[in-house]
Amino acid sequence: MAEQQAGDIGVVGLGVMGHSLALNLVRHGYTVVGLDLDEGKRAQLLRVAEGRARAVASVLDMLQALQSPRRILLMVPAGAAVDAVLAELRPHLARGDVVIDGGNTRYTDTQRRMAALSGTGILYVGAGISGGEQGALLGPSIMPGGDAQAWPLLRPMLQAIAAKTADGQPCCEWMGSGASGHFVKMVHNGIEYAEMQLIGEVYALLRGLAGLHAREAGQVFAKWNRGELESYLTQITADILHHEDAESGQPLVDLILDTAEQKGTGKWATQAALDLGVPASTMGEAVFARAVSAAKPLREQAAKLLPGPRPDGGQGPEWIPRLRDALLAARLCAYAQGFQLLAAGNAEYQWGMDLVRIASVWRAGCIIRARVLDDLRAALAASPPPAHLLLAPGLGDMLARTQQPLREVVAAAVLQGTPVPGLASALASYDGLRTARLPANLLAAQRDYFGAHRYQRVDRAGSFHTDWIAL
Ligand SMILES: NC(=O)C1=CN([C@@H]2O[C@H](COP(=O)(O)OP(=O)(O)OC[C@H]3O[C@@H](n4cnc5c(N)ncnc54)[C@H](OP(=O)(O)O)[C@@H]3O)[C@@H](O)[C@H]2O)C=CC1
Ligand SMILES: O=C(CO)[C@H](O)[C@H](O)COP(=O)(O)O
Repeated sequence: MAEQQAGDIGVVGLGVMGHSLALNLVRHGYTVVGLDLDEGKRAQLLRVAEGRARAVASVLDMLQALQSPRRILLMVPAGAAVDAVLAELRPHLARGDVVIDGGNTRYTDTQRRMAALSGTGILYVGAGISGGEQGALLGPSIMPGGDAQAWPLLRPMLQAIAAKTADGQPCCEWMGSGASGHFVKMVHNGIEYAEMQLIGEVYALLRGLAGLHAREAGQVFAKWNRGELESYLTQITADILHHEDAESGQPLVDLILDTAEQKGTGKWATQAALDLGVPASTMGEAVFARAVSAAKPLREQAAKLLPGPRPDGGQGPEWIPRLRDALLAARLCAYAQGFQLLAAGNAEYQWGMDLVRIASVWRAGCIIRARVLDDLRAALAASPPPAHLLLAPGLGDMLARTQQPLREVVAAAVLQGTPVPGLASALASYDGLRTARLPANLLAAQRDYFGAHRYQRVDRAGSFHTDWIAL
């Protein structure tokens, strides 16, 4: 970058995501001023950006190097680090400057920070960014929301670096006001958790029910990825299952400890679903399944003590088509739960979100990109939109075809003792939706029995209480 040329954007935090986004911006002709306290990370940016970026070690140096109004992208860990950087920036910012938090921030933190900046004229944007290191470098999905005045200042830049769909649309659109951008990314990650859990369970059944070797299971996922199940997560699963450990020649997946960590976004999505009364059970089960996975010593102890059947892989490859259909049915249920959560968040906070736009920006660049998103997007765009995604004609047809295999797969897994909380919860959410009369009548009676909470009747209007004990 020429010595005197003012920077177009500052990037705070040159870690995995900040470094890659900075290079993506440089590749699209923007001048970047990167800030990191680590000299090595600054040097790495300068080396790779080949003179088209500047690297600084202080907020003041960054702000002085930027053109006005200043655009500053925070790519630091969510939580205290964002507050720390904002506290440093705040005294030096002017009206019209734009701060974008591009991390996986909890949306309630974004609401708090926006409230603190309200009236200052500083424009605050919470932008979900998905795609991991490669996506950030080559084209992520970007979900910005917040102060709408910031959008014209960000739009050309963010849409330039975003992924493009097959029809050339950038996977970056304005999500709405307030913390909508971070809410959308949180739900994205909730779906990501659900989808990873579903794939994990189907993988376990390909091995423990159909009796396949890891590499054979990888071939099955690769084949599925050429059809309706095409998705980024299906594709990387195939790649992972083909990978052999260089030393032992064994499938690397067999040598990886079976504990999955989590940073919080799936939990927050589930908490939001609980708060908003949305039955996002498959997301929730995915979070709980990671907690079960983390209790490895306890599971090893219990494996020796608790009776039950054990999978032996003896039922053969004829299960493969049913497993494919089961994964498709459960995937549709999980995405439908996610969109129901988005609709509930939007209704609660009045962010002005557009579900079709959200489905559009998830079509490329992000971790949950999948062929079914085209169907979901078409369903959401219908006029009038369906009361629930699973009621949309196109999706209903897919479910009509795949719900029975999902049922058979869940039954087989239960009978052979393979835990399938994701698949089973997806099926339960489907059956719950299509059950016109649930046993909640009995629950209502129980509540009235022990707490005089009253109930409604099917045969007349009003609220009723029965003196159950006297009866
Ligand atoms: N990794 C991924 O695949 C994805 C990550 N995200 C989100 O993006 C954000 C960044 O993630 P990622 O790049 O992976 O994280 P990294 O840990 O790789 O990078 C974070 C950077 O922030 C810097 N930093 C930390 N605290 C401060 C501070 N107080 N002031 C200034 N700089 C600070 C760190 O500096 P140093 O360590 O040198 O002190 C580091 O360079 C997170 O919110 C994450 O959840 C979103 C999508 C995908
Ligand atoms: O946002 C992401 C992908 O979309 C990040 O990779 C995130 O870290 C994933 O969540 P977790 O670490 O909890 O699995």
